[in-house]
Amino acid sequence: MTLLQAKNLHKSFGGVPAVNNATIDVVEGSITGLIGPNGAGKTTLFNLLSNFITPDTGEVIFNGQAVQTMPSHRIARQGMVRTFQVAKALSRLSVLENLLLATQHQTGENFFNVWLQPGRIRKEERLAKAHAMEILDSIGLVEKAHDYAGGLSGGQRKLLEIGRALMMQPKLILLDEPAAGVNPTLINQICDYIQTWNKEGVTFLVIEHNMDVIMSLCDRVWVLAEGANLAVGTPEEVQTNAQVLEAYLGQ
Ligand SMILES: Nc1ncnc2c1ncn2[C@@H]1O[C@H](COP(=O)(O)OP(=O)(O)OP(=O)(O)O)[C@@H](O)[C@H]1O
Repeated sequence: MTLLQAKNLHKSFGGVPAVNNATIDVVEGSITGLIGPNGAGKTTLFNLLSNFITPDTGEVIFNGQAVQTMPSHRIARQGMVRTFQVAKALSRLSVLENLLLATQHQTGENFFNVWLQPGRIRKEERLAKAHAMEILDSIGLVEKAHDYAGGLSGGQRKLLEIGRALMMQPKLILLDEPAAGVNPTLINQICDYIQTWNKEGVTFLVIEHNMDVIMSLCDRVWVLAEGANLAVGTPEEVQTNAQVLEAYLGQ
């Protein structure tokens, strides 16, 4: 089944197209790759898929619903979550607090409920904390739960980003460069974790420049160049595609 489908997406900045009539789909249960040379439009496409920016034309359907009709927080609740770099402000919070911040629809978010339903709030907080500790355990960060997020290595920060996405119990994670700035040993570990979560039912769409990561993880890969579709296929197919090679060499 197709979990995410984008058709004929177009987005220009100052008259210059960043995404040019692009089409992409992600099959439920897959690990799908999105690659392309620098400036190909991958990040802009992620922003369009998650409705962070509005396309000039085209549409995005996630799990049978048009995302353009939903604000970003509702898209996350529906199960499409994207990772974000650990921002400076969050570096001064603990690793556990970073995860807890990602939880949603907490009764305690409503001012009056703090007085009206204190028992329920405490229970929700306990459950969220237990869930966060489970996730930290699954990404090898449980010993760091009470350390500042700012003290984590590049690779551990990447894992924390994924951990925050997992807190929302997503169907689909849009993962932005999981291997960027990460040492090779931890890259392999991150790939193993992604495969484990995928087996547990999470679908992934991954932007990545590291072709070894794409080759080892992905079932299918979409290639963008200058905002437009260039190729789609298995990692082996796209790696030997003449047009793809030319687009990369021509950079
Ligand atoms: N907000 C913006 N305003 C103006 N131009 C933009 C904006 N966002 C992206 N662009 C332009 O759109 C094009 C595509 O950029 P985008 O960041 O989506 O590419 P990318 O494939 O993610 O690149 P990289 O691999 O280098 O991260 C680039 O030419 C970029 O300069």
